[in-house]
Amino acid sequence: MPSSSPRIRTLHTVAELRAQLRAWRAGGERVALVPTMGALHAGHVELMNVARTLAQRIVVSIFVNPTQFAPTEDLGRYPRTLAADLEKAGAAGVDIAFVPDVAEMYPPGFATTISLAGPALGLETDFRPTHFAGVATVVAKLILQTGPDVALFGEKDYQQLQVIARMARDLDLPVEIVGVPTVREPDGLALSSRNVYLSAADRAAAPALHRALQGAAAAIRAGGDIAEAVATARAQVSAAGFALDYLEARHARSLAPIAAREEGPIRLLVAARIGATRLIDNIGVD
Ligand SMILES: Nc1ncnc2c1ncn2[C@@H]1O[C@H](COP(=O)(O)OP(=O)(O)OP(=O)(O)O)[C@@H](O)[C@H]1O
Ligand SMILES: CC(C)(CO)[C@@H](O)C(=O)[O-]
Ligand code: BAL
Repeated sequence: MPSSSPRIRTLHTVAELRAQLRAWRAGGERVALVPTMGALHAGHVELMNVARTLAQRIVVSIFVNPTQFAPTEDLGRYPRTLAADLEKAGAAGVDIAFVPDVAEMYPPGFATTISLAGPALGLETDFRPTHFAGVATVVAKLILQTGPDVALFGEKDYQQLQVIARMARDLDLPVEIVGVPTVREPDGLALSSRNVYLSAADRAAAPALHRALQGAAAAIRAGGDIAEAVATARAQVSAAGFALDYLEARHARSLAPIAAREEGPIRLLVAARIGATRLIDNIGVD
């Protein structure tokens, strides 16, 4: 296997990106955008594989977006592996890696932030109150900079996916938002760039998160009480050594809380901390 794809180009400025995109569009080619923060793993590669089925050209952005991190969070130690990322993206058939620096995305005087409600309410927002405003603003910028036909996001970050889909509809962004199912380790742990933070003991305990969700989903599917299933899963996550931020059942699309059993699919979502690592996961019930 070649050590890198001859095709991938790394661009650092919006002007270069737009020039390339104009050329592709003039040739009638469909373009897919895969936004990432780098430290690429098989979950990201799956987004690229799906992108290849939807478009002729793929742009992957690699940008550790400072505005979605709170001052107390891990911006400074977030894994940065650009050389390996370019190898993986090239091997996955990506045409362009867009790797802007912070000043390119947030020039002096930058003063605009997208304000969110709906699916952004609760869950992550209760623990990361400014997070989705940062995500939505940078994703809107990336979509406007690239002008893709389709943009792909992982279901691993399920609330993020719903927030972005809602934003694209609300702001009439001319792009199709596509969600890609979560890629997991054989023991069920969702792949995540932050898994590198896990100690060996924490890594051994981590699959309990997915197991607890699976158990709750099975109980609800079998007709069990949602609140009871959620309570059992919370206890299982805590017993595995996690400090729980939340574990909730929500309506899958709106992410509205579930007061009583209603029509439509349900999603179970969890965030919990083990050691120095905060993990999230989710599962569909129906
Ligand atoms: N296991 C996975 N399966 C499918 N998609 C994934 C997976 N992990 C990440 N993604 C998606 O890849 C895109 C980029 O995510 P990001 O670069 O933040 O990686 P990450 O692994 O989610 O990192 P983090 O540890 O910060 O959550 C997002 O749309 C995210 O949902
Ligand atoms: C969508 C995203 C690339 C925006 O910075 C980020 O939140 C992520 O990697 O999931
Ligand atoms: N994958 C989500 C990005 C974040 O947690 O900041």
